[in-house]
Amino acid sequence: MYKVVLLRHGESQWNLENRFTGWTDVDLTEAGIGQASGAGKILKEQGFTFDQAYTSVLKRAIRTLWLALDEMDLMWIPVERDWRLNERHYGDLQGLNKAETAKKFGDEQVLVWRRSYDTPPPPLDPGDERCPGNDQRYANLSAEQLPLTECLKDTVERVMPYWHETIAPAIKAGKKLIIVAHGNSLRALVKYLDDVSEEDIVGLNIPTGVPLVYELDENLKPIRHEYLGDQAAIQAAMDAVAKQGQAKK
Ligand SMILES: O=C(O)[C@@H](CO)OP(=O)(O)O
Repeated sequence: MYKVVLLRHGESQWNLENRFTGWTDVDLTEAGIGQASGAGKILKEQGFTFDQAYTSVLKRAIRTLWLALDEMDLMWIPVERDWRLNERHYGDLQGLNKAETAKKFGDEQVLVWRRSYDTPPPPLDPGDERCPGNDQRYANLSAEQLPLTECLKDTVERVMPYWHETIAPAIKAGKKLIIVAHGNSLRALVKYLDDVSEEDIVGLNIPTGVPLVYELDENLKPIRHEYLGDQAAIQAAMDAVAKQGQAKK
């Protein structure tokens, strides 16, 4: 039996401001810093240790990993950062307030943009300075790999090769891993691991800064999973994520 820990970054500044974030490289809030350290603390208390970490190339995830590892006295372990673990690219919605967007376009439309499997948000204009092709960290990506927007299906299609080629072999080699990523890149992974349908993935929301432990069999099929911590608080945090895309009443 293998164990792997998934962790969504702590609260970011744009989580706090309820803005669509995607590939925008915003940092953690004070609360997010506390969540990241708290994640490390509970992992340590429960006897977890790691010998390899994976994260995205976005600082809210990288810093969350640092803080959790620091709490566990594991800052020395190898860390691999890869764009494939980035948040889903939110296209032209990036920067907009989610509740205001719902007021303008309706809760239904925003739910489709946030949670439908295969309808992407409106894309960035190719001349928009926020296009990832203008960012040095994506210099090695091909034109086809650089998104102007993504639906969850697109995110699944870039996360899964990383799982199959890099993460899964490391698990099978007996390495104890932590993966610190984002709400939707982790939804992509959970969809695959638990074989969640396109309909059911709409209702799946991942809270910030809470370790999600998967036990996997020898074929890396999940046996069980659990969030570490106060289950009522975790459920409330998941419900709050779901409501972020509703217009304020
Ligand atoms: O804005 C985003 O990039 C994500 C994660 O914060 O939001 P959502 O939960 O709306 O997909």
